[in-house]
Amino acid sequence: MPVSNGTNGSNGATSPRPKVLIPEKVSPDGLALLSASLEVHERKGLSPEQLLEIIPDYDALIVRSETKVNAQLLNAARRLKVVARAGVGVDNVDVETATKNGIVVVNSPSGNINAAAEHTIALGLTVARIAGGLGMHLIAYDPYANTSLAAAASVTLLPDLASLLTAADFFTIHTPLIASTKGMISAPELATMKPTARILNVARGGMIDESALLDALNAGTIAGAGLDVVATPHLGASTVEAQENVSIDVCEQVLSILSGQLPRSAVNAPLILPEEYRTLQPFVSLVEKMGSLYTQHFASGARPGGSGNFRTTFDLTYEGSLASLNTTKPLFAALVKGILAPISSLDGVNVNIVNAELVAKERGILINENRSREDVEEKGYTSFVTLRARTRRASSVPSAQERGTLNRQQSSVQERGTLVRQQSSTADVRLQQEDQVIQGFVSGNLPYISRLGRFSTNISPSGTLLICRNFDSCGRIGFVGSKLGKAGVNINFMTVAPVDAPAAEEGAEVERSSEALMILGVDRPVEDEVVRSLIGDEGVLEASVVTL
Ligand SMILES: NC(=O)c1ccc[n+]([C@@H]2O[C@H](COP(=O)([O-])OP(=O)(O)OC[C@H]3O[C@@H](n4cnc5c(N)ncnc54)[C@H](O)[C@@H]3O)[C@@H](O)[C@H]2O)c1
Ligand SMILES: O=C(O)[C@H](O)COP(=O)(O)O
Repeated sequence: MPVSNGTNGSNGATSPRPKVLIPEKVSPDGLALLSASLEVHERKGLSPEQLLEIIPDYDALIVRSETKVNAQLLNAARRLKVVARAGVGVDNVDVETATKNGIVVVNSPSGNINAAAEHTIALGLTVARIAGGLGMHLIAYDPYANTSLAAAASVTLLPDLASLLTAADFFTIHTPLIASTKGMISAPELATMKPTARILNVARGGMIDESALLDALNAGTIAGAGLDVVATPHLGASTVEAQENVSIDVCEQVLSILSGQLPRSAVNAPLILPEEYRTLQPFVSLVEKMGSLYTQHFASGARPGGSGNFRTTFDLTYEGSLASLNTTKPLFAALVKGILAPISSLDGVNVNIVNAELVAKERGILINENRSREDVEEKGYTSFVTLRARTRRASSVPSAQERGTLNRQQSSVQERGTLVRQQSSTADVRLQQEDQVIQGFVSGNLPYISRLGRFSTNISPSGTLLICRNFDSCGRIGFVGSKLGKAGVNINFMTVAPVDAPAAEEGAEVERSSEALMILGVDRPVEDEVVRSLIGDEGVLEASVVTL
């Protein structure tokens, strides 16, 4: 699931239904959609301190422009999956911190814009009449505007703000309040405007330096101004229709996110088409399990290819229909989550499409996504995913920060891992250099693993698995079975994975090609002591326990 971890809370809390907090006046039309599946708490008039105190309980927060959703609030919001802004501007939300914490920020980009536009005209009407009515010639400056859309709306785009300022008779601002627009109209800009010009702002305070504007008005260097918030209360969006629109828009998105679906207007997540998302969904689960299997099986400190060798460079290759999708961000996120979840608390942060790239970067993990054109039909499935963990290239020396992160990750693996090996040998050294490969596919919406290391298999990655590498000779299965039986571990299923034919061709020595993997589904985690007792001449070469 890309945007939510689907749980109702990390503190073992009681509510079976996710909780949503609405500390401002939001139209009941949208809120009515929530009450069937969520606990809806409307709490107007909270102080920032009160909000901070109660926010850890909530899964969703719906605000307008008054609530300051700052870093302190977001960092305290341990369960929060979504901040929904019932309106357009998100300048009251610290989107960067939300992104870091994997919290989706959604808004309603068009729910109230008609009302705001009408309000602009209402404010400007008097001055517009004085200037001779509304038959205006429209000119604009917008560095990101689509020129053909502008032409279709009969708007002439000018190359810079300076040209617009000198040419405009009525100047109206419709930008978001962001670093590049803050104070964009101050004394120097006002000084270039016509003395007959009027300035309108129904967007946000902050874009115009209001004291410079007052000076210009008093000095008569511009003729007039109409400002929402100053001339009128902040009511550009306050029509019944606009409030219904934005409320329904964001409440629908809150429901989507809390049920693991994608929002349609996320400010900090990629836009993914619903049909693409449907194709991706079963692979999200597969790739997360592949990542988790990688860490638990391969990246143990006690195993050849493991100790001091938690790999951080991965190739993720998509074959078949997956290869033609526009975005595979949910798969990237699932891999980061899968790799890290077994070895890190992630400080309670949910890894998802919002923050996966940041989390990977912070931990020095590099994932190359590749799309293969190879025809997979002959393999009997429409899509395959291959995860390949590579050794670091000699040239890519980890930074001090990365080394710190890796050391912590490795020691964490050593503490938790139950992977054990029999003895060190030259074959071990070779294993340390080899790519570690996991391949999987989806059938009937369920994930399967078809290759693990050099071995070919067909297992469902779920529950607890004991994975043993052994010489493919008599007595090994009986040996393991009897040790587990004595330890009271029940075996649900068992399968033997032979060396994968292409892997053998890749040059495995004769000795190693006579090995196999014995994979047992067991009913409980196997104690380290029991795992160690499986290793030996009569038993297996190495063993790992993974829980998926
Ligand atoms: N008063 C109200 O009740 C009310 C209602 C709705 C929207 N708003 C506010 O109005 C503003 C615009 O809303 P919108 O829906 O039109 O947003 P929008 O995102 O559709 O349009 C913003 C435009 O600003 C342009 N832009 C960004 N940086 C710029 C820059 N440095 N110089 C010039 N142009 C730049 C963008 O390219 C974009 O076209 C927002 O601040 C929003 O919060 C206020
Ligand atoms: O950005 C917006 O949508 C408007 O400024 C409306 O803000 P409000 O919902 O707080 O009135």
